[in-house]
Amino acid sequence: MGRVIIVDHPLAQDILTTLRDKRTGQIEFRKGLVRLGRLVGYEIIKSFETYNVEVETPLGVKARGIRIKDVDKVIIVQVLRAAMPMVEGLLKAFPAARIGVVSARRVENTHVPGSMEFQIDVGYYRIPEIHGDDTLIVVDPMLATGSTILSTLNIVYRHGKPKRTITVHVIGTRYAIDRVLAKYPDIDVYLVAVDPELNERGFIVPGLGDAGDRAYGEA
Ligand SMILES: O=P(O)(O)OC[C@H]1O[C@H](OP(=O)(O)OP(=O)(O)O)[C@H](O)[C@@H]1O
Ligand SMILES: O=c1cc[nH]c(=O)[nH]1
Ligand SMILES: [Mg+2]
Repeated sequence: MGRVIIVDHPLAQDILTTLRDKRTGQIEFRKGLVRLGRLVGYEIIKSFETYNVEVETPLGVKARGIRIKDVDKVIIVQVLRAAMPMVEGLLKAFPAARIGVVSARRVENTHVPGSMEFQIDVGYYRIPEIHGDDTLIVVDPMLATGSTILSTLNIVYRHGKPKRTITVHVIGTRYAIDRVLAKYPDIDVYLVAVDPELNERGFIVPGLGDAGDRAYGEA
């Protein structure tokens, strides 16, 4: 059964506050996403199995330690644009991850005001082959209606079924989380916050605005 994990580390919540603040400019905003990616990555690692090892220190003495199991069998898929800085941070926790990209865009001009769904325009994608012992991490900072992540997962799973799937978001809505888990009940959803509402235009409220525009400039 999938789980919903809120990363409530005070540092993550402090960074989120900076991201929400409308006065935060592009450079600081992107830096915040990188830092959150790193923190969420460390949180994800807590759920990996470990095994015991012994090493010899320079003093010629044995010391007991641990290693993280299958940390090198990780595929990270980033949804362009807004996921890029978070993935840079996640790579601190998973430096050996294979990386995939999906270029997905909500088609705003066909959106019916108040509708809880968007048409998603998926352009370029490139996904590594997924094996049965891989952990798949799909990153999209904003989980608003869930339309983008569902379109992304639909494409990603054509490249194989992983042992486990994790999605990573800064902010999600309960509506989108339920929508994702209704379709894929085994997914683990990591978020820094769950916000109460979506507005008429499908923006998360209070949210942080348009994550892609704030990180890279209006497009
Ligand atoms: O859950 P949903 O309702 O599908 O919304 C979430 C998506 O919306 C934004 O993408 P956008 O289309 O603005 O692209 P961008 O990242 O390039 O700005 C955001 O980066 C997510 O990918
Ligand atoms: O609030 C939202 C919703 C979708 N995409 C964003 O970047 N922000
Ligand atoms: Mg955007």
